[in-house]
Amino acid sequence: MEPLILASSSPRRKELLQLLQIPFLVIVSDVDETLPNHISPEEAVTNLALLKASAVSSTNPGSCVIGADTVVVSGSRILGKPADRQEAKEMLLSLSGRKHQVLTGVCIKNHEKEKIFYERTEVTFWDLTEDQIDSYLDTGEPFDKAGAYGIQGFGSLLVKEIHGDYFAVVGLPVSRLSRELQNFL
Ligand SMILES: Cc1cn([C@H]2C[C@H](O)[C@@H](COP(=O)(O)OP(=O)(O)OP(=O)(O)O)O2)c(=O)[nH]c1=O
Repeated sequence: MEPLILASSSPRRKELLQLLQIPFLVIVSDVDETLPNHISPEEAVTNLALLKASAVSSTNPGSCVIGADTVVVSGSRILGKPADRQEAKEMLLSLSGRKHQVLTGVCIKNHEKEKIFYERTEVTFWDLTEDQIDSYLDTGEPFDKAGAYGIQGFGSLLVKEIHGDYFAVVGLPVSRLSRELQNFL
């Protein structure tokens, strides 16, 4: 079997991929994640997953590379990682008391083919007071996460309901990925 590489700097993705019980290396790509205007969220996560996998695949042509990208979609807005506390607060205020979607795109790629897919999970937040949002921001958790929250951490307390794959919200739909990998290899 080709060596497996996870093209991600995310400790969550590394931990989740370990659930598959296949050996792999982590090699981080340096990809510009700026999204073009008017791109759909589905295109955004699949394009970025492909970009991340391709960057690592080009220097490791004998390997099978996995790239992934997660965004939060609230109404017509695509929320990535907040730039600062102010933006994180705005994101959380906009998610309060509402349903949003989390999209995670995944790309599996080797030198001759690629498989790209995405998972969509619907998440509903409780109504949040400004005080609740401020104390959540104080945990420091929001800043490296799409939509400014982590469902796996203190952010779990913000979530009223979830429909779909929990692990896709955390950053990697492991169960689907395991099946796609079996078909790919
Ligand atoms: C919504 C949500 C996102 N996230 C994380 C998953 C992703 O790591 C991050 C979204 O940013 P991404 O750009 O998808 O990933 P990343 O920059 O962390 O890692 P890399 O590009 O190197 O693979 O948000 C959570 O951990 N929990 C959550 O509940």
